[in-house]
Amino acid sequence: MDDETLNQRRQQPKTAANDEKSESWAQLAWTHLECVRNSSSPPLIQCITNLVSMDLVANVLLSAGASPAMIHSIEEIPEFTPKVHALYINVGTLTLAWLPAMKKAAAVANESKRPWVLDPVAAGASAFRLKACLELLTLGPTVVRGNGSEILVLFNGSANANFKGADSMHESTDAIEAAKSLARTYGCIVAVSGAVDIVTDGERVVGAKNGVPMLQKITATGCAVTALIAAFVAVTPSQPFEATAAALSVFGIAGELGMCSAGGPGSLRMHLIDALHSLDRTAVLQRANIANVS
Ligand SMILES: Nc1ncnc2c1ncn2[C@@H]1O[C@H](COP(=O)(O)OP(=O)(O)OP(=O)(O)O)[C@@H](O)[C@H]1O
Ligand SMILES: Cc1ncsc1CCO
Ligand SMILES: [Mg+2]
Repeated sequence: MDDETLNQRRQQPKTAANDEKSESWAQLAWTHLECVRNSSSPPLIQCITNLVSMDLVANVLLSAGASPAMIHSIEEIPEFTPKVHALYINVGTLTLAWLPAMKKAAAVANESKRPWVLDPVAAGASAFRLKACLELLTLGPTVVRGNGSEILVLFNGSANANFKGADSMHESTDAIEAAKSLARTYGCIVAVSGAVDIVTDGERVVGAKNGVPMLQKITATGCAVTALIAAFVAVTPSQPFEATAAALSVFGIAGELGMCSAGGPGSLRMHLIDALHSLDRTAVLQRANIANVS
């Protein structure tokens, strides 16, 4: 997708590709994937992501039809970030050296009117990490996606002595009110992953019930689905709520299909990528399970 197309999408929220109000959620999920795949040039996603996740994030973006660029040097950001279709920031292996580049990239994305997505990995692991996540939140991400524990810590605003690390100690549904409050406070979409993936803009709440529990046994699947959200938001930047729910559902469907051939987490990782690459309309329309949460 070239810049002209991107700007037209921003100015005209109701395009043929995303006239989603009249479409079912399942159709919407498919439309987003199709839009990523069929863009005139693949949506370019700058990823400042953790060292564990880089390979899976890049491969998930490629298999969905997007183009990943793991460019995180602060020297390159003023020149490179304005050219991307979306920015992805993930604090999983945060150090003091990386934080200025993350903030700079967020600021340049804002100036360039590019959507950006934040993954607050293990936000409650330390006071340093939580402060960094809250500072990034104040810069105005388009979407924040975390697991239940991460979203609860951002809402409570204090590091938690019991916080274990990157894995969640909570159900996503424990964090619905926290997610709504964060969405209203920071004016962003908040997604909470889990058995049900929750998405809210502070008013509306939907749940996507796709995926398989074994996705939790592959490191960085959460990081990868946040990257997919960035790719979906890149193609429909005026509709981040819909794009986020669609990405979570599509990733979950790829997990379900991958699980049919997998013998464990190692082969699920491979089959997940294959399934995302070959996902077709019939599978998405049959399997997408997105509904309002009251
Ligand atoms: N119980 C479950 N059943 C089905 N799918 C699940 C379940 N738990 C998580 N998932 C899916 O696994 C993926 C990763 O979600 P998870 O909540 O584990 O992220 P995370 O904790 O941030 O992971 P990481 O930090 O390792 O990247 C999402 O697509 C989510 O929908
Ligand atoms: C295990 C782990 N530790 C820091 S980042 C990461 C990848 C999953 O978030
Ligand atoms: Mg995570």
